[in-house]
Amino acid sequence: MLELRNINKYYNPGTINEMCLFRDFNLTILDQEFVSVVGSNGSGKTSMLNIICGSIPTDQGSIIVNQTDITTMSEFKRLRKIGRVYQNPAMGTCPSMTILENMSLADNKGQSFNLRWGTNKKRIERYKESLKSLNLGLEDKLDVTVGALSGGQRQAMALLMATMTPIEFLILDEHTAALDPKTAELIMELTDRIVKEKKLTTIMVTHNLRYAVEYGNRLLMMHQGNVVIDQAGNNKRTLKIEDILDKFNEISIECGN
Ligand SMILES: Nc1ncnc2c1ncn2[C@@H]1O[C@H](COP(=O)(O)OP(=O)(O)OP(=O)(O)O)[C@@H](O)[C@H]1O
Repeated sequence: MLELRNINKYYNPGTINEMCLFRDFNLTILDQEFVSVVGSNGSGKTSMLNIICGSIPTDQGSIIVNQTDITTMSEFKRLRKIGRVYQNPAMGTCPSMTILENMSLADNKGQSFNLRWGTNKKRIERYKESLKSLNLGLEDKLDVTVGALSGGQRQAMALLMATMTPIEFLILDEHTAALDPKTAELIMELTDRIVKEKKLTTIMVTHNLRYAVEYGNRLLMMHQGNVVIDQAGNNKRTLKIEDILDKFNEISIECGN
């Protein structure tokens, strides 16, 4: 379980540009929840992910994972137990290394460098097996550098690599936004399959309202650093895109847009 407790986050504190994004922000995410997060530009979605991953500090409050306070834990340490896939397919993989090297790197995530690194026949077979599950033919391209793959192939690999070792959370930061519609669909289906197979607790930020409604078992909508829609279970299952659009409209009228 992940708990964000009484989080305060200021940007540019003490300057003329000071901005309080989160004021007493609270959120609890249960194990195996697949949470879609939507919201207008600047509503705080990426900042929330960054706070969870330790990429940015908070000014107040605590981050608790399974009763352990990780508020002061470094990003590097947190990422041992968090798989993160970014919007840019270039970010989740190492483009100058081969598919095999990338798989080996992901397989050894969080471990200190030692002689157990490297690959052997058994490992290669295992990597091939998981690459095969992507249905992209990557299992026959182990020696190809990842930089030579298409954006969709790289994002599929990023997803596979992020979930290769046991993780507490999968964080998806608009991970289909840079892909063409058909590839995005493929990556979403793959995401859903991996999340279900591995029973992952997942937080997915997306601007695609259809994906947010269709996938996952909880939906959050954020606005100005607050959660303005939070629906799970049956309420989430019956939620429609129009419901979210209505809320978007309501908010923009309130904001005078
Ligand atoms: N490093 C930063 N320094 C100053 N302000 C920032 C910084 N990062 C984010 N902000 C501000 O915080 C607010 C929330 O930004 P954030 O990127 O978290 O929103 P978002 O919901 O992810 O937006 P988008 O949908 O456009 O990606 C915005 O007003 C943004 O300008």
